[in-house]
Amino acid sequence: MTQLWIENGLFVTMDDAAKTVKGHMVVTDGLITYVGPEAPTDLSPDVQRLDGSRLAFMPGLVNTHGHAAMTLLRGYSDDQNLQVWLEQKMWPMEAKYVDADTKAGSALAIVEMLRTGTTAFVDMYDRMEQVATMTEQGGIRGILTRGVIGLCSEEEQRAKLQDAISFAKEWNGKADGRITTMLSPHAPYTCPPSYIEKFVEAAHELDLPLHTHMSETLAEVEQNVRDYGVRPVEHLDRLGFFSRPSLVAHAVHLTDDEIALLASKGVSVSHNPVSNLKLASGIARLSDMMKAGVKVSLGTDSVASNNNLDLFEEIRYSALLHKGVSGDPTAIPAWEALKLGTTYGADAIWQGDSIGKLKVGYKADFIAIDLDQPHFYPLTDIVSHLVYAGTGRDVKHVWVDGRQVVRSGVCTLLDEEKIRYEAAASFERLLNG
Ligand SMILES: N[C@@H](CCSC[C@H]1O[C@@H](n2cnc3c(=O)[nH]cnc32)[C@H](O)[C@@H]1O)C(=O)O
Ligand SMILES: [Zn+2]
Repeated sequence: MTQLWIENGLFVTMDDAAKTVKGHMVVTDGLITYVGPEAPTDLSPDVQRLDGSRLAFMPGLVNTHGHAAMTLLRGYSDDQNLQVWLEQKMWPMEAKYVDADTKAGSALAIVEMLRTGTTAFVDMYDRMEQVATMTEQGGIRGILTRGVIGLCSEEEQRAKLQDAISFAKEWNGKADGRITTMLSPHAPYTCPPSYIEKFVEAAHELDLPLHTHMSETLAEVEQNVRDYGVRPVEHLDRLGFFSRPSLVAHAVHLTDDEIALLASKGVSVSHNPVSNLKLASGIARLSDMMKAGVKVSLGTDSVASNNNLDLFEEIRYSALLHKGVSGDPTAIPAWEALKLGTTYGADAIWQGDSIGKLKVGYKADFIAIDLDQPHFYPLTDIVSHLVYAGTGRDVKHVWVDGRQVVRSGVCTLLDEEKIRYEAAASFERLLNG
Protein backbone atom coordinates (compact mmCIF):
# COMPACT_ATOMS: atom_id res chain seq x y z
CA MET A 1 0.00 0.00 0.00
CA THR A 2 1.31 3.50 -0.77
CA GLN A 3 -0.11 6.23 1.40
CA LEU A 4 0.43 9.98 1.60
CA TRP A 5 -0.73 12.14 4.51
CA ILE A 6 -0.79 15.87 3.84
CA GLU A 7 -0.78 17.64 7.19
CA ASN A 8 -2.09 21.10 8.04
CA GLY A 9 -2.97 22.22 4.55
CA LEU A 10 -5.65 24.47 3.08
CA PHE A 11 -7.82 22.36 0.79
CA VAL A 12 -9.99 23.97 -1.88
CA THR A 13 -12.11 20.89 -2.51
CA MET A 14 -14.32 22.23 -5.36
CA ASP A 15 -17.09 20.25 -3.67
CA ASP A 16 -20.08 22.49 -2.90
CA ALA A 17 -20.66 20.56 0.33
CA ALA A 18 -17.21 21.28 1.73
CA LYS A 19 -15.71 24.17 -0.30
CA THR A 20 -12.52 24.89 1.67
CA VAL A 21 -11.18 22.75 4.49
CA LYS A 22 -8.27 23.57 6.80
CA GLY A 23 -6.78 20.31 7.88
CA HIS A 24 -5.62 17.07 6.38
CA MET A 25 -5.87 14.85 3.32
CA VAL A 26 -4.88 11.23 2.86
CA VAL A 27 -4.22 9.52 -0.47
CA THR A 28 -4.13 5.74 -0.53
CA ASP A 29 -3.09 3.83 -3.64
CA GLY A 30 -3.97 6.70 -5.95
CA LEU A 31 -7.34 7.55 -4.41
CA ILE A 32 -8.36 10.24 -1.94
CA THR A 33 -9.35 8.41 1.23
CA TYR A 34 -9.71 11.29 3.71
CA VAL A 35 -10.23 15.06 3.69
CA GLY A 36 -11.11 16.78 6.95
CA PRO A 37 -10.18 19.15 9.75
CA GLU A 38 -9.10 16.45 12.21
CA ALA A 39 -5.89 14.47 11.94
CA PRO A 40 -6.56 11.11 10.27
CA THR A 41 -6.38 7.84 12.17
CA ASP A 42 -5.66 4.24 11.13
CA LEU A 43 -2.83 5.13 8.80
CA SER A 44 -0.38 2.65 7.33
CA PRO A 45 2.81 2.43 9.43
CA ASP A 46 4.93 3.49 6.43
CA VAL A 47 2.72 6.46 5.48
CA GLN A 48 4.63 9.25 3.77
CA ARG A 49 4.01 12.66 5.42
CA LEU A 50 4.00 16.05 3.75
CA ASP A 51 3.85 19.35 5.62
CA GLY A 52 0.99 21.20 3.93
CA SER A 53 1.32 24.48 5.79
CA ARG A 54 1.92 27.46 3.47
CA LEU A 55 0.38 25.44 0.63
CA ALA A 56 -3.13 25.44 -0.84
CA PHE A 57 -4.33 22.22 -2.44
CA MET A 58 -6.95 21.93 -5.15
CA PRO A 59 -7.95 19.47 -7.87
CA GLY A 60 -5.75 19.51 -10.98
CA LEU A 61 -7.04 21.63 -13.84
CA VAL A 62 -8.76 20.09 -16.85
CA ASN A 63 -7.95 21.62 -20.24
CA THR A 64 -10.75 20.53 -22.57
CA HIS A 65 -9.35 21.61 -25.93
CA GLY A 66 -5.91 21.86 -27.49
CA HIS A 67 -3.29 20.75 -29.95
CA ALA A 68 -0.23 20.04 -27.83
CA ALA A 69 2.35 19.69 -30.59
CA MET A 70 1.65 23.24 -31.75
CA THR A 71 3.83 24.52 -28.90
CA LEU A 72 6.54 24.42 -31.59
CA LEU A 73 4.72 27.27 -33.35
CA ARG A 74 4.58 29.58 -30.32
CA GLY A 75 5.00 33.13 -31.53
CA TYR A 76 5.42 32.05 -35.14
CA SER A 77 2.31 33.86 -36.35
CA ASP A 78 0.47 36.40 -34.24
CA ASP A 79 -2.10 39.07 -35.01
CA GLN A 80 -4.04 37.26 -37.77
CA ASN A 81 -7.61 36.02 -38.03
CA LEU A 82 -8.40 32.30 -37.93
CA GLN A 83 -8.63 31.65 -41.65
CA VAL A 84 -5.42 33.44 -42.62
CA TRP A 85 -3.58 32.08 -39.59
CA LEU A 86 -4.67 28.48 -40.28
CA GLU A 87 -4.44 28.32 -44.05
CA GLN A 88 -1.40 30.50 -44.68
CA LYS A 89 0.64 29.97 -41.52
CA MET A 90 -0.23 26.84 -39.52
CA TRP A 91 -1.06 24.29 -42.21
CA PRO A 92 2.11 24.86 -44.31
CA MET A 93 4.28 24.45 -41.20
CA GLU A 94 2.29 21.46 -39.93
CA ALA A 95 2.70 19.78 -43.32
CA LYS A 96 6.43 19.59 -42.58
CA TYR A 97 6.00 17.84 -39.21
CA VAL A 98 7.48 14.38 -38.83
CA ASP A 99 6.95 12.08 -35.83
CA ALA A 100 9.88 13.60 -33.93
CA ASP A 101 8.34 17.09 -34.17
CA THR A 102 4.98 15.99 -32.84
CA LYS A 103 6.78 14.20 -30.05
CA ALA A 104 8.97 17.19 -29.20
CA GLY A 105 6.06 19.64 -29.30
CA SER A 106 3.80 17.41 -27.22
CA ALA A 107 6.52 16.80 -24.66
CA LEU A 108 7.04 20.54 -24.28
CA ALA A 109 3.28 21.02 -23.90
CA ILE A 110 3.04 18.35 -21.23
CA VAL A 111 5.85 19.93 -19.25
CA GLU A 112 4.15 23.32 -19.50
CA MET A 113 0.72 21.96 -18.59
CA LEU A 114 1.89 19.92 -15.62
CA ARG A 115 3.98 22.76 -14.23
CA THR A 116 1.03 25.15 -14.44
CA GLY A 117 -1.34 22.73 -12.73
CA THR A 118 -3.16 20.95 -15.55
CA THR A 119 -3.53 17.25 -14.78
CA ALA A 120 -5.89 16.26 -17.63
CA PHE A 121 -5.89 17.54 -21.20
CA VAL A 122 -7.85 17.00 -24.37
CA ASP A 123 -5.69 16.78 -27.45
CA MET A 124 -6.79 16.75 -31.08
CA TYR A 125 -3.96 16.27 -33.56
CA ASP A 126 -2.35 13.73 -35.86
CA ARG A 127 0.59 11.35 -35.27
CA MET A 128 -1.27 10.72 -32.03
CA GLU A 129 0.91 7.76 -31.03
CA GLN A 130 3.59 10.37 -30.30
CA VAL A 131 1.25 12.39 -28.11
CA ALA A 132 0.05 9.25 -26.34
CA THR A 133 3.61 8.05 -25.72
CA MET A 134 4.54 11.36 -24.09
CA THR A 135 1.28 11.36 -22.10
CA GLU A 136 2.18 7.94 -20.78
CA GLN A 137 5.74 9.01 -19.94
CA GLY A 138 4.89 12.36 -18.38
CA GLY A 139 2.25 10.93 -16.08
CA ILE A 140 -0.52 13.32 -17.14
CA ARG A 141 -4.10 12.25 -17.97
CA GLY A 142 -5.04 12.55 -21.67
CA ILE A 143 -8.27 12.47 -23.63
CA LEU A 144 -6.73 11.98 -27.02
CA THR A 145 -8.12 12.04 -30.52
CA ARG A 146 -6.81 12.05 -34.07
CA GLY A 147 -8.32 15.17 -35.64
CA VAL A 148 -9.12 14.77 -39.30
CA ILE A 149 -9.28 17.43 -41.99
CA GLY A 150 -11.28 15.97 -44.87
CA LEU A 151 -10.30 18.42 -47.61
CA CYS A 152 -8.61 15.67 -49.61
CA SER A 153 -9.25 12.74 -51.96
CA GLU A 154 -11.64 9.96 -50.94
CA GLU A 155 -8.74 7.61 -50.67
CA GLU A 156 -6.95 9.91 -48.25
CA GLN A 157 -10.19 10.41 -46.35
CA ARG A 158 -10.52 6.65 -45.89
CA ALA A 159 -6.93 6.35 -44.69
CA LYS A 160 -7.31 9.21 -42.20
CA LEU A 161 -10.54 7.79 -40.77
CA GLN A 162 -8.87 4.41 -40.45
CA ASP A 163 -5.91 6.02 -38.67
CA ALA A 164 -8.30 7.80 -36.29
CA ILE A 165 -10.14 4.55 -35.54
CA SER A 166 -6.97 2.48 -35.06
CA PHE A 167 -5.51 5.06 -32.68
CA ALA A 168 -8.74 5.33 -30.69
CA LYS A 169 -9.06 1.56 -30.38
CA GLU A 170 -5.46 0.92 -29.51
CA TRP A 171 -4.98 3.59 -26.87
CA ASN A 172 -8.35 3.73 -25.09
CA GLY A 173 -7.72 2.78 -21.46
CA LYS A 174 -3.92 2.68 -21.83
CA ALA A 175 -1.35 4.16 -19.42
CA ASP A 176 -3.11 2.57 -16.44
CA GLY A 177 -6.40 4.05 -17.62
CA ARG A 178 -5.03 7.61 -17.82
CA ILE A 179 -5.61 7.72 -21.58
CA THR A 180 -9.08 7.67 -23.08
CA THR A 181 -9.90 8.40 -26.71
CA MET A 182 -12.47 10.08 -28.95
CA LEU A 183 -13.08 10.47 -32.69
CA SER A 184 -12.80 13.89 -34.34
CA PRO A 185 -13.72 15.31 -37.67
CA HIS A 186 -11.79 18.60 -37.39
CA ALA A 187 -14.71 20.97 -38.19
CA PRO A 188 -17.86 21.25 -40.31
CA TYR A 189 -15.95 23.53 -42.70
CA THR A 190 -13.11 21.06 -43.23
CA CYS A 191 -15.14 17.83 -43.47
CA PRO A 192 -17.97 17.18 -45.95
CA PRO A 193 -21.28 16.06 -44.36
CA SER A 194 -21.10 12.45 -45.57
CA TYR A 195 -17.61 12.20 -44.08
CA ILE A 196 -18.77 13.52 -40.71
CA GLU A 197 -21.49 10.86 -40.78
CA LYS A 198 -18.81 8.19 -41.05
CA PHE A 199 -17.24 9.44 -37.81
CA VAL A 200 -20.64 9.38 -36.11
CA GLU A 201 -21.17 5.81 -37.32
CA ALA A 202 -17.75 4.70 -36.11
CA ALA A 203 -18.30 6.41 -32.75
CA HIS A 204 -21.50 4.43 -32.29
CA GLU A 205 -19.80 1.19 -33.29
CA LEU A 206 -16.83 1.71 -30.97
CA ASP A 207 -18.84 3.42 -28.22
CA LEU A 208 -16.58 6.49 -28.29
CA PRO A 209 -17.31 10.20 -27.80
CA LEU A 210 -16.92 12.77 -30.58
CA HIS A 211 -14.98 16.02 -30.58
CA THR A 212 -14.87 18.88 -33.10
CA HIS A 213 -14.41 22.62 -33.62
CA MET A 214 -17.77 24.37 -34.00
CA SER A 215 -19.04 27.90 -34.65
CA GLU A 216 -15.69 29.50 -33.96
CA THR A 217 -16.02 32.48 -36.32
CA LEU A 218 -18.83 34.40 -37.95
CA ALA A 219 -17.29 33.58 -41.35
CA GLU A 220 -17.63 29.87 -40.56
CA VAL A 221 -21.30 30.23 -39.62
CA GLU A 222 -22.06 32.22 -42.78
CA GLN A 223 -20.25 29.72 -44.96
CA ASN A 224 -22.14 26.85 -43.34
CA VAL A 225 -25.44 28.58 -44.10
CA ARG A 226 -24.33 29.19 -47.70
CA ASP A 227 -23.14 25.61 -48.23
CA TYR A 228 -25.72 23.63 -46.27
CA GLY A 229 -28.63 26.00 -45.62
CA VAL A 230 -28.31 25.78 -41.83
CA ARG A 231 -26.03 27.01 -39.08
CA PRO A 232 -23.33 24.63 -37.72
CA VAL A 233 -25.27 23.42 -34.66
CA GLU A 234 -28.29 22.30 -36.67
CA HIS A 235 -25.98 20.93 -39.34
CA LEU A 236 -24.12 18.72 -36.86
CA ASP A 237 -27.39 17.75 -35.19
CA ARG A 238 -28.82 16.57 -38.53
CA LEU A 239 -25.69 14.51 -39.11
CA GLY A 240 -26.31 12.72 -35.80
CA PHE A 241 -23.25 14.23 -34.11
CA PHE A 242 -25.07 14.90 -30.84
CA SER A 243 -26.48 11.39 -30.67
CA ARG A 244 -23.08 10.52 -29.19
CA PRO A 245 -21.48 12.05 -26.08
CA SER A 246 -19.84 15.00 -27.76
CA LEU A 247 -17.47 17.84 -26.95
CA VAL A 248 -17.36 20.93 -29.16
CA ALA A 249 -14.64 23.56 -29.00
CA HIS A 250 -15.35 27.30 -29.20
CA ALA A 251 -19.14 27.63 -29.78
CA VAL A 252 -18.62 31.40 -30.04
CA HIS A 253 -21.47 32.33 -32.36
CA LEU A 254 -24.70 30.82 -31.07
CA THR A 255 -28.39 31.77 -31.18
CA ASP A 256 -30.73 31.20 -28.23
CA ASP A 257 -32.16 28.17 -30.03
CA GLU A 258 -28.72 26.70 -30.56
CA ILE A 259 -27.89 27.16 -26.87
CA ALA A 260 -31.15 25.40 -25.97
CA LEU A 261 -30.32 22.54 -28.32
CA LEU A 262 -26.80 22.08 -26.92
CA ALA A 263 -28.28 22.02 -23.40
CA SER A 264 -31.01 19.53 -24.27
CA LYS A 265 -28.58 17.16 -26.01
CA GLY A 266 -26.08 17.31 -23.12
CA VAL A 267 -23.30 18.53 -25.41
CA SER A 268 -20.06 19.53 -23.69
CA VAL A 269 -18.62 22.89 -24.76
CA SER A 270 -14.98 23.90 -24.43
CA HIS A 271 -14.84 27.67 -23.99
CA ASN A 272 -11.48 29.02 -25.22
CA PRO A 273 -11.60 32.71 -24.29
CA VAL A 274 -7.94 33.60 -24.86
CA SER A 275 -7.66 31.90 -28.26
CA ASN A 276 -10.98 33.45 -29.34
CA LEU A 277 -9.77 36.92 -28.34
CA LYS A 278 -6.38 36.54 -29.97
CA LEU A 279 -7.79 35.38 -33.31
CA ALA A 280 -10.52 38.03 -32.98
CA SER A 281 -13.13 35.29 -33.36
CA GLY A 282 -15.42 36.86 -30.77
CA ILE A 283 -16.62 36.23 -27.23
CA ALA A 284 -18.74 33.16 -26.51
CA ARG A 285 -22.03 33.57 -24.60
CA LEU A 286 -20.68 31.81 -21.54
CA SER A 287 -23.18 33.19 -19.00
CA ASP A 288 -26.12 32.40 -21.28
CA MET A 289 -24.84 28.88 -21.85
CA MET A 290 -24.41 28.33 -18.12
CA LYS A 291 -27.89 29.70 -17.37
CA ALA A 292 -29.35 27.37 -19.99
CA GLY A 293 -27.57 24.37 -18.44
CA VAL A 294 -24.99 23.75 -21.17
CA LYS A 295 -22.02 21.70 -19.90
CA VAL A 296 -19.28 24.31 -20.29
CA SER A 297 -15.59 23.94 -19.50
CA LEU A 298 -12.31 25.68 -20.41
CA GLY A 299 -9.66 25.09 -23.04
CA THR A 300 -6.51 26.89 -24.08
CA ASP A 301 -6.63 25.75 -27.73
CA SER A 302 -3.11 25.52 -29.11
CA VAL A 303 -0.15 27.58 -27.95
CA ALA A 304 -0.02 29.09 -31.45
CA SER A 305 -3.21 31.06 -30.71
CA ASN A 306 -2.83 31.67 -26.98
CA ASN A 307 0.34 31.72 -26.50
CA ASN A 308 0.69 29.54 -23.41
CA LEU A 309 -0.98 26.57 -21.74
CA ASP A 310 -1.57 28.13 -18.33
CA LEU A 311 -5.27 27.36 -17.74
CA PHE A 312 -5.36 29.79 -14.79
CA GLU A 313 -5.51 32.46 -17.50
CA GLU A 314 -8.68 30.95 -18.97
CA ILE A 315 -10.14 30.81 -15.46
CA ARG A 316 -9.40 34.50 -14.90
CA TYR A 317 -10.54 35.55 -18.37
CA SER A 318 -13.83 33.72 -17.95
CA ALA A 319 -14.40 35.53 -14.65
CA LEU A 320 -13.48 38.97 -16.01
CA LEU A 321 -14.58 38.95 -19.63
CA HIS A 322 -18.17 37.98 -19.02
CA LYS A 323 -18.59 40.63 -16.33
CA GLY A 324 -17.32 43.17 -18.80
CA VAL A 325 -19.53 42.20 -21.72
CA SER A 326 -22.69 41.78 -19.61
CA GLY A 327 -22.21 44.82 -17.38
CA ASP A 328 -23.04 42.48 -14.48
CA PRO A 329 -20.30 42.22 -11.83
CA THR A 330 -21.93 39.09 -10.41
CA ALA A 331 -21.50 37.18 -13.69
CA ILE A 332 -19.20 34.12 -13.31
CA PRO A 333 -18.17 34.59 -9.66
CA ALA A 334 -14.80 33.21 -8.53
CA TRP A 335 -16.14 29.87 -7.31
CA GLU A 336 -17.86 29.23 -10.68
CA ALA A 337 -14.74 30.29 -12.59
CA LEU A 338 -12.64 27.84 -10.59
CA LYS A 339 -15.23 25.13 -11.19
CA LEU A 340 -15.01 25.77 -14.93
CA GLY A 341 -11.35 24.77 -14.76
CA THR A 342 -11.88 21.75 -12.50
CA THR A 343 -15.22 20.00 -11.84
CA TYR A 344 -16.95 21.29 -14.96
CA GLY A 345 -13.91 20.31 -17.00
CA ALA A 346 -14.12 16.83 -15.53
CA ASP A 347 -17.86 16.70 -16.35
CA ALA A 348 -17.16 17.86 -19.91
CA ILE A 349 -14.92 14.85 -20.53
CA TRP A 350 -17.36 12.49 -18.77
CA GLN A 351 -15.07 11.93 -15.78
CA GLY A 352 -16.90 14.12 -13.27
CA ASP A 353 -17.49 11.23 -10.89
CA SER A 354 -13.78 10.41 -10.58
CA ILE A 355 -11.72 13.60 -11.01
CA GLY A 356 -12.16 17.34 -10.45
CA LYS A 357 -12.80 17.35 -6.70
CA LEU A 358 -10.87 16.68 -3.52
CA LYS A 359 -13.36 14.18 -2.23
CA VAL A 360 -13.17 10.69 -0.76
CA GLY A 361 -13.24 8.09 -3.52
CA TYR A 362 -11.96 10.47 -6.20
CA LYS A 363 -8.70 9.89 -8.06
CA ALA A 364 -5.82 11.81 -6.49
CA ASP A 365 -5.24 14.29 -9.34
CA PHE A 366 -4.36 17.44 -7.40
CA ILE A 367 -1.98 20.38 -7.17
CA ALA A 368 -0.29 22.36 -4.42
CA ILE A 369 -0.02 26.13 -4.69
CA ASP A 370 2.78 28.05 -2.98
CA LEU A 371 1.09 30.58 -0.70
CA ASP A 372 4.32 32.25 0.38
CA GLN A 373 4.13 34.95 -2.25
CA PRO A 374 3.20 38.63 -1.99
CA HIS A 375 0.18 38.32 -4.29
CA PHE A 376 -1.50 35.86 -1.91
CA TYR A 377 -1.26 38.20 1.13
CA PRO A 378 -3.32 38.81 3.15
CA LEU A 379 -5.04 35.47 2.86
CA THR A 380 -8.52 36.98 2.74
CA ASP A 381 -10.16 34.42 0.49
CA ILE A 382 -8.22 31.61 -1.18
CA VAL A 383 -10.83 31.08 -3.92
CA SER A 384 -10.71 34.76 -4.85
CA HIS A 385 -6.90 34.73 -4.79
CA LEU A 386 -6.64 31.68 -7.05
CA VAL A 387 -8.96 33.23 -9.64
CA TYR A 388 -8.05 36.93 -9.49
CA ALA A 389 -4.42 36.94 -8.30
CA GLY A 390 -2.91 33.52 -9.00
CA THR A 391 -1.18 32.06 -12.05
CA GLY A 392 0.04 28.62 -13.07
CA ARG A 393 3.52 29.68 -12.02
CA ASP A 394 2.37 29.49 -8.41
CA VAL A 395 1.98 25.71 -8.71
CA LYS A 396 4.64 23.92 -6.68
CA HIS A 397 3.69 20.24 -6.67
CA VAL A 398 1.39 18.11 -8.85
CA TRP A 399 0.05 14.58 -8.43
CA VAL A 400 -1.85 12.42 -10.93
CA ASP A 401 -3.37 9.14 -9.72
CA GLY A 402 -1.52 9.80 -6.46
CA ARG A 403 1.87 9.82 -8.19
CA GLN A 404 3.92 13.00 -7.83
CA VAL A 405 4.61 14.27 -11.36
CA VAL A 406 5.87 17.75 -10.41
CA ARG A 407 8.06 18.36 -7.36
CA SER A 408 9.07 21.93 -6.44
CA GLY A 409 8.17 23.13 -9.93
CA VAL A 410 9.99 20.45 -11.91
CA CYS A 411 8.56 17.41 -13.73
CA THR A 412 9.69 14.24 -12.01
CA LEU A 413 9.25 11.85 -14.95
CA LEU A 414 10.51 13.98 -17.84
CA ASP A 415 13.91 15.39 -18.80
CA GLU A 416 12.91 19.03 -19.09
CA GLU A 417 16.23 20.33 -20.38
CA LYS A 418 16.28 17.78 -23.20
CA ILE A 419 12.67 18.55 -24.04
CA ARG A 420 13.35 22.29 -24.31
CA TYR A 421 16.39 21.65 -26.49
CA GLU A 422 14.54 19.26 -28.81
CA ALA A 423 11.59 21.61 -29.21
CA ALA A 424 13.88 24.44 -30.26
CA ALA A 425 15.74 22.14 -32.67
CA SER A 426 12.46 20.92 -34.19
CA PHE A 427 11.32 24.48 -34.79
CA GLU A 428 14.60 25.34 -36.52
CA ARG A 429 14.17 22.34 -38.83
CA LEU A 430 10.56 23.25 -39.62
CA LEU A 431 11.50 26.84 -40.36
CA ASN A 432 14.45 26.04 -42.59
CA GLY A 433 13.43 22.65 -43.96
N1 LIG B 1 -3.26 17.50 -39.91
C1 LIG B 1 -4.50 16.78 -39.70
C2 LIG B 1 -5.45 17.55 -38.80
C3 LIG B 1 -4.97 17.67 -37.37
S1 LIG B 1 -6.26 18.24 -36.35
C4 LIG B 1 -5.61 19.70 -35.70
C5 LIG B 1 -5.72 20.88 -36.60
O1 LIG B 1 -6.45 21.89 -35.95
C6 LIG B 1 -5.88 23.13 -36.29
N2 LIG B 1 -6.28 24.16 -35.33
C7 LIG B 1 -5.61 24.67 -34.28
N3 LIG B 1 -6.35 25.61 -33.66
C8 LIG B 1 -7.50 25.69 -34.32
C9 LIG B 1 -8.66 26.49 -34.17
O2 LIG B 1 -8.78 27.34 -33.29
N4 LIG B 1 -9.66 26.27 -35.05
C10 LIG B 1 -9.57 25.37 -36.05
N5 LIG B 1 -8.50 24.62 -36.25
C11 LIG B 1 -7.48 24.77 -35.39
C12 LIG B 1 -4.41 22.85 -36.32
O3 LIG B 1 -3.69 23.82 -37.01
C13 LIG B 1 -4.39 21.48 -36.96
O4 LIG B 1 -4.24 21.60 -38.33
C14 LIG B 1 -5.15 16.45 -41.07
O5 LIG B 1 -4.74 17.01 -42.08
O6 LIG B 1 -6.06 15.66 -41.10
ZN1 LIG C 1 -8.51 23.94 -31.79
